[in-house]
Amino acid sequence: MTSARADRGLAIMKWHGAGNDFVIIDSRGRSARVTEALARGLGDRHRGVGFDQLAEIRDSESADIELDFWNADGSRAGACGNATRCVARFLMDESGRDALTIRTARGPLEARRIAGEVHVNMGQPQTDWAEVPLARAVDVQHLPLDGDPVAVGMGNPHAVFFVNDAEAVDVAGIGPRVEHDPLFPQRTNVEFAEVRGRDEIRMRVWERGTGITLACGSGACATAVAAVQRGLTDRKVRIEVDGGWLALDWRDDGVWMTGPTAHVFDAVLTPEFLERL
Ligand SMILES: N[C@@H](CCC[C@H](N)C(=O)O)C(=O)O
Repeated sequence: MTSARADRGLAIMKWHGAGNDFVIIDSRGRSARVTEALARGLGDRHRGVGFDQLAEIRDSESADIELDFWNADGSRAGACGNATRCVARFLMDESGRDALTIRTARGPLEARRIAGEVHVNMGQPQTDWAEVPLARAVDVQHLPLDGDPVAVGMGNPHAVFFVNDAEAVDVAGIGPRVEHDPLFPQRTNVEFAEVRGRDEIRMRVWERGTGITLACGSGACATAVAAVQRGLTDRKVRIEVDGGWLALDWRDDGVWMTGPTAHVFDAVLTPEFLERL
């Protein structure tokens, strides 16, 4: 692209965390640029770039940055653990700092780099039915649905099913049915968790607004919380997802999560692409 055309384009970065992939747009120093149409267009893996989530970095008055998230269908998400970790690493590499505060829709989240690994405190789980949110007052530990799932909010809603064999679950069949169940007024993310030991879980996920993904950070947090609440694991667990591993530690100050981060490429969207949206 000539520099004149690049000026009219839009710079993006592609990252992933354990195969959960993101487009990141850095809007610091300018007004917000992501719209629902841009999220849907970019999220199209055939005519756009493709991502599980789109994250926009924005200036913040009360934290180092603000971060907003969109799903591939253009809907907004209140939390995205893996993208938060990727953005934290990007900002840490850029600034040389090892500690940051990132404001998201659910409030400020702390990120720390320890021995090269980026850890994010995803906050305390929301365990009240109205906060998840659910449509009516039910026992969040035992939702009135087939499979007896647990509801957990992590700034976004999750329904965690404990199963004997995660590989055998029809994630593409059950996931969208639960996502759209009337019990969840804002739809839900859906996790299938096989407990393999006091410190190990195998998890597969159906993400609200996106579908099957290779990993989900907030889903791993919700799964760890649900497993502790059911007495199935200790508070520190490793969770094997389709794209690798995430490590969770539910401490007094919140659920800390770490895992891999990878910067894939930087690019500039063409004016033609942007005009077609
Ligand atoms: N991949 C994410 C979760 C993204 C948001 C989710 N699909 C929603 O709509 O809540 C993660 O790593 O947490």
